[in-house]
Amino acid sequence: MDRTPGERVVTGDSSPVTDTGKALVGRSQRFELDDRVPVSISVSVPVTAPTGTDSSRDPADSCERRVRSFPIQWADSTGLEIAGYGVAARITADGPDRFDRVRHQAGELFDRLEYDGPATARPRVFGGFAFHDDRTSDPTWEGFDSAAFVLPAVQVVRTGEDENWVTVLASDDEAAVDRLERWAEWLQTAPEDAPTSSADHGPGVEDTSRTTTPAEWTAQLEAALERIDDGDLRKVVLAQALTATLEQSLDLGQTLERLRSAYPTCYRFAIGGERESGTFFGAPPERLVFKRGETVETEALAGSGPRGETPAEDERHADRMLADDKLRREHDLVVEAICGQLEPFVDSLSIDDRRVRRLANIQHLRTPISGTLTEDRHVLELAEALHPTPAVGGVPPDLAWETIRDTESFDRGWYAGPVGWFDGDGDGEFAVGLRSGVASDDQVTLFAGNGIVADSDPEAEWEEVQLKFRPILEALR
Ligand SMILES: C=C(O[C@@H]1C=C(C(=O)O)C=C[C@H]1O)C(=O)O
Repeated sequence: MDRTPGERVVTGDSSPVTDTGKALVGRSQRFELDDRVPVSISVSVPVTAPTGTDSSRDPADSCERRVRSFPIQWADSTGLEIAGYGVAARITADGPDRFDRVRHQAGELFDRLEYDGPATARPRVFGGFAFHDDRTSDPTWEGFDSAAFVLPAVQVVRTGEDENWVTVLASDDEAAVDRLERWAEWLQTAPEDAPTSSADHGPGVEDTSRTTTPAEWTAQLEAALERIDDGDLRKVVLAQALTATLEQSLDLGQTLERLRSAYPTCYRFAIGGERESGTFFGAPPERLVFKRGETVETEALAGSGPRGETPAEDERHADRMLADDKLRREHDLVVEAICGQLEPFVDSLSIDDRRVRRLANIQHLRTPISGTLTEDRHVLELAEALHPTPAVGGVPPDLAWETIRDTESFDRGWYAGPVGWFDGDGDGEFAVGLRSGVASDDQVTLFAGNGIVADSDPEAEWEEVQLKFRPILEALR
């Protein structure tokens, strides 16, 4: 693997490998950006960008390079948007202790990083975990380890208060200052070429193919229902995959903008696999965990129903969902499990009222859950304890896991795994990688699933799964 001088590639069990042995130095600067230009577009247009975007080049090199790879993207419902360019370091891990290994390696990395700037713009690593803990051989997920995080060489942040910051990393102070100047200048001028809103159509879908036919789905559900009737399995989430072949090549910046306009209260993310592999992206509604200082926040999001044609019909569906026995059982299993998973970490837990979360395509039952940590914890410890919640796995977890493995005919890869970021203090946020797809040149493979409990009806479950494909499918059409 060729490496940028100063880049640390940290993989598996190895200690950080450095070319120069130097520390990484981070510098940041505020800049003005026309607020009509979304960050996801302003930094994703294939215009000439300053160096440091290409990990095979010396970031201190002053010649300009085209932006080849799509940057890392993260956005949450507070208006925080982050784009990351280039790789200052990459951390990967496989196997059952992957959370620990990532935490340990990131700790070493952050220890060597000197950052002098505001907390808003602090360096973060971005990435996620596959649903299962072993490495997949499925070609759809080529380039995706079962855990992978990137420390971007350049991080552009737009805060919820519309402040813009750029943070660069380099192997010494002089290089950092020089790079920062070039990036700040470029960011203030380049977005003028950028489109200011999402396109009114996506790349177009030529064809779709499914992993699971309706008949296979019914057979899978019946087998799962038998396991529920016969034994200790109480809930399992079963999923399907659908591959869309595109008419034109995908513009991920525009696709994320389309997802923003349709799902403004959801997360948005995009993260590439290693080298020339695909990009995993999506607009998940579900928070796995947010941790800042001693505060931890999560939620149970489980139990779904359709949107109505009118506000009154919407309300009727919502009322029915709140009163429905099967949905309540399914939802309560998730609340109970999350509380059990968090209890060892917190002094007190607060469970808010159950409510309905209304999205453009679907409604979900939602219960916010928060707590105060008994001692300092890393967000990865909490993510590990919570993943997978029974909103995407099942109850009890080991039987659900086994049922998913035995039943699904495709590899989930990073679908339904934790995706997000963390910083040097172990604060961070992870969404559940839902309403998502993995994009390669001319195709996107989408994933969606639903919780199955006793009384689940295969046909109704099929319909709900189709609703969950819609966010990405519609963004592509
Ligand atoms: C599994 C998915 O969604 C999850 C399952 C839900 C359900 O069973 O009702 C609802 C929200 C999500 O927690 C998905 O979007 O693929």
